[in-house]
Amino acid sequence: MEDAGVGRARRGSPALLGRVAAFRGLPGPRLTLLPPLPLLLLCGPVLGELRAPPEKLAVIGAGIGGTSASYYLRQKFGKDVKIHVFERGKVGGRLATVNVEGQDYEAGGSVIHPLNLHMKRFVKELDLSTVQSVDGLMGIYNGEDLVFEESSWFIINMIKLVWHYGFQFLRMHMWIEDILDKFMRIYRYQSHDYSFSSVEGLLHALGGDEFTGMLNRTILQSLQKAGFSEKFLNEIVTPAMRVNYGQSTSINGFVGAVSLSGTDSGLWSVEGGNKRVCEELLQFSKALLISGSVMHIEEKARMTQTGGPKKAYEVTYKTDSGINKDLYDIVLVATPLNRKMSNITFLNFDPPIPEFHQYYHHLVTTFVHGRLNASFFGLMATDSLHLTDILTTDNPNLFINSISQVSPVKREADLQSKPATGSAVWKIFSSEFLTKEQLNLLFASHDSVQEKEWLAYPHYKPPEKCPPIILHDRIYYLNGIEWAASAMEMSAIAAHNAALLAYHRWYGNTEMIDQEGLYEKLKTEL
Ligand SMILES: Cc1cc2nc3c(=O)[nH]c(=O)nc-3n(C[C@H](O)[C@H](O)[C@H](O)COP(=O)(O)OP(=O)(O)OC[C@H]3O[C@@H](n4cnc5c(N)ncnc54)[C@H](O)[C@@H]3O)c2cc1C
Ligand SMILES: CC(C)=CCC/C(C)=C/CC/C(C)=C/CSC[C@H](N)C(=O)O
Repeated sequence: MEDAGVGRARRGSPALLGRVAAFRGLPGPRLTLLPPLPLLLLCGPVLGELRAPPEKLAVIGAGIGGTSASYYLRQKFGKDVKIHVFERGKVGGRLATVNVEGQDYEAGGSVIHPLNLHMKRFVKELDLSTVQSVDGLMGIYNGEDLVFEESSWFIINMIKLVWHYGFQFLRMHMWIEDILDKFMRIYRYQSHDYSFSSVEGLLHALGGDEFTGMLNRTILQSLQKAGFSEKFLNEIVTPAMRVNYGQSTSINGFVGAVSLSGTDSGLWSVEGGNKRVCEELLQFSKALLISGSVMHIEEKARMTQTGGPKKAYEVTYKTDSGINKDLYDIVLVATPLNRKMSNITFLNFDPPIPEFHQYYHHLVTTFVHGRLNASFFGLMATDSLHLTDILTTDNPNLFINSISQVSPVKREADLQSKPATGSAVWKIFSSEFLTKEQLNLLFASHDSVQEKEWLAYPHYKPPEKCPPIILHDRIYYLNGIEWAASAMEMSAIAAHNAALLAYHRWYGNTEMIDQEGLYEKLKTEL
């Protein structure tokens, strides 16, 4: 990420691993060259393709998955195809801000990893500015005491870390680095236009049986097998799972690794809010946004101009002005398919498209402007609390997952210079709404309180079977990838994959789907 035009903000997540990278004298996360942008963004399919291009494509959902899908569909299918994006709520979906005393703060997806190359490409292409996360000071609270507190002195911190956990931080860093190295192969595959027809197939192409196996084990089992101590798992790994996914170390190993990579340094976000990426992607891809809720999808035969029958999908949707229908050649579903989150039915398909009863985790984000109560965290009431992020261990008596000081999404209002001990805006993750009594316990004093409720991400319970990508001949589902791991970049990867898959299946390019041995094949093609 270039430094020019980059602001800094408190992010509400501790850079546990980043500090270790610095300790090792490592440069932190590597910057891998993004493959050159395809030059054919607005061109049609290449010569020699016999089948006529599709006329109209539908994308359901204008979160990061749906909007990046419309970007990649435009890139692949060319300038003439009509792309309609349906959205029943706000563009951005789970990328959303809340307003606290006149400033906007990230309430959903907030931090982006420096090696998330799709997100990086988008901000560059869309000419958006980025904000670097400021590494604050992290503490771990077990419900009685702070079992670990960071110091602002680098050397003291390192001594503390080694004293408490030996060299396990270093080993953890190397473990994550190895997984990220393999994960990065997706960018090369996608830049060469390769696609996958299942999430498991995609993961296997990246890291073989090791990656698919991670879906069947908990992160706890993976790390225990790798020899990490109980203390390290309880005091470091568990809090990282709680702050990022609101769950315990019983989540699958792959999402666990993604969660740990979310404690790296160098995280960033988009100035003005991450949802800006979605808004701009929609414009850039010249898609038509339809503000309405898709109710059902049905396969229909329609007549072409030459008189022959052609199969299409009829999408029925509800807008403020009533119920409408339209026909599409290809449909991409970019929202979790369950009753609570999208409520889309597939009518008269034979065999029927299965219903997904997958449980999404309930999470509440509470924003409070106030001053923390040191005594709640086991300190003297008069002690000054210098921490900016307090994570928690697995204790049933605890009513919060984490509490972190945050900055507004607009750079000019950055609170960086404000001391952590004073009044600040704090973001709390909890599984339920906090009561007045609980807020009074957490804060010595506070004024405004804003809350937002989410069905945030899958409730992970390995062994995990990801839902299919191909729901029907030309209906594709993006959000199955969330069952491997839910993150902005994962949705963008799924979107690029679905656009490539839809394109290759439309034109019959079977050699571009589920190719075996891609890593070896592309290693020699520089
Ligand atoms: C609190 C929280 C914190 C997070 N933090 C991070 C983070 O720091 N970093 C990170 O990378 N990820 C984070 N995530 C995860 C990330 O936000 C999601 O993985 C990602 O935004 C999912 O995007 P999506 O487009 O796939 O789905 P969504 O954003 O859910 O988009 C789906 C869209 O479809 C619309 N829709 C649903 N049904 C219909 C219908 N019938 N008709 C029309 N429209 C419909 C919805 O309104 C929605 O806008 C976080 C998530 C939450 C909730
Ligand atoms: C997909 C890869 C390789 C990396 C993504 C790493 C990443 C940014 C993980 C974070 C995932 C997540 C769901 C975080 C939620 S909370 C984030 C933050 N702590 C906050 O306070 O909002």
